[in-house]
Amino acid sequence: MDVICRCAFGMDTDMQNDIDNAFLRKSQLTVDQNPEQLFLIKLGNLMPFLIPVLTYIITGQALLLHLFRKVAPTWFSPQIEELARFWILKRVESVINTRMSSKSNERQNRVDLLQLMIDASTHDDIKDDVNDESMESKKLHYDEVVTTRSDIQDKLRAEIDEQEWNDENQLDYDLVMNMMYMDLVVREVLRMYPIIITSISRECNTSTTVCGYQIEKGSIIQPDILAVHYDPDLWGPEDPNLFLPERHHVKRHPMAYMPFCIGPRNCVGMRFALMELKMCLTQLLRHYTILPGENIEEGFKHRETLAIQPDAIYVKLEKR
Ligand code: HEM
Repeated sequence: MDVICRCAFGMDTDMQNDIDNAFLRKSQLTVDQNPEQLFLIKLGNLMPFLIPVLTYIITGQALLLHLFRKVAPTWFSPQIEELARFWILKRVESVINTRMSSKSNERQNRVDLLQLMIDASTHDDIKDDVNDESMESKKLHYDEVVTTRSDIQDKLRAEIDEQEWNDENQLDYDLVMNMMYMDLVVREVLRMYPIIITSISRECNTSTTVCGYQIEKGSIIQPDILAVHYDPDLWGPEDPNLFLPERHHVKRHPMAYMPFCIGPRNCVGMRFALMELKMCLTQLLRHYTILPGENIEEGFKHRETLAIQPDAIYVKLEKR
């Protein structure tokens, strides 16, 4: 979270050392959707033309609260907390405003994602053409803006230990990205637990027929990522329910694997996320052994809402 806040939003936070950090608390709340909101979000994915109305419903309650708070601050502030999403947005907006108002030479030393997006949205070539509809769409807007398998663990740790660590034992991009077995393991984790499974949709721009199904232009299509990732025809001959990193040695159908989805609007943070995951796992396994904890037989408890969220993972860590 600290890394994302720094790189994506240009904000310095210290959640790692402070579990009561306001950003951490508010971020937790944003992913903790209530069932009504979740229903509205899923509906919006299927019927994008409803998004303005649904947004109005979801934000309506926040605006009402905001209004009440303004009118009678002493009544409402203590009892009702500001909606998490708006709290975070407000802070991001203030960073954006500060950046926008600072002189370009002062901004040049910022190399984070936020600055790249601000630069893209304020680039002169784009600004000059804002009246041109085709160019308008190019402008970026704010709102766009394992049970413990010891064999696998040992193999992974052996690969980590045999790396050429520098004197300070520091991790770097090349080191983690060159670990082949690590790559297979992370791929397999994301095949079995693709994290984002329901909120991906595309609009069909040409009427077509796929496997005998007529799909009309304008239809909304949602891939069933779990069905694709567990399809024996795509992932066999070994049982797709087994965790087998080596299966990624075999060349598969280009659409068989989509944890970050596919196409020009796929996950913009994919490389960043993979690097973070690998760095985190490398550090963890260098210093600890992951062992089954009490209740391990209960498995990996998780909820599948908009993203797969872990509720409980029964493992313990032993210092090496
Ligand atoms: C393992 C971690 C992650 C997974 C599995 C994941 C997965 C996804 C998926 C499936 C999408 C939808 C893409 C589509 O509709 O085609 C997406 C979009 C996106 N992701 Fe990620 N993501 C991850 C981490 C990150 C990180 C770390 C960042 C930012 C640093 C990020 C930023 C974004 C953004 C901005 C979009 C929207 C892209 C667009 O609409 O053009 N993601 N992600």
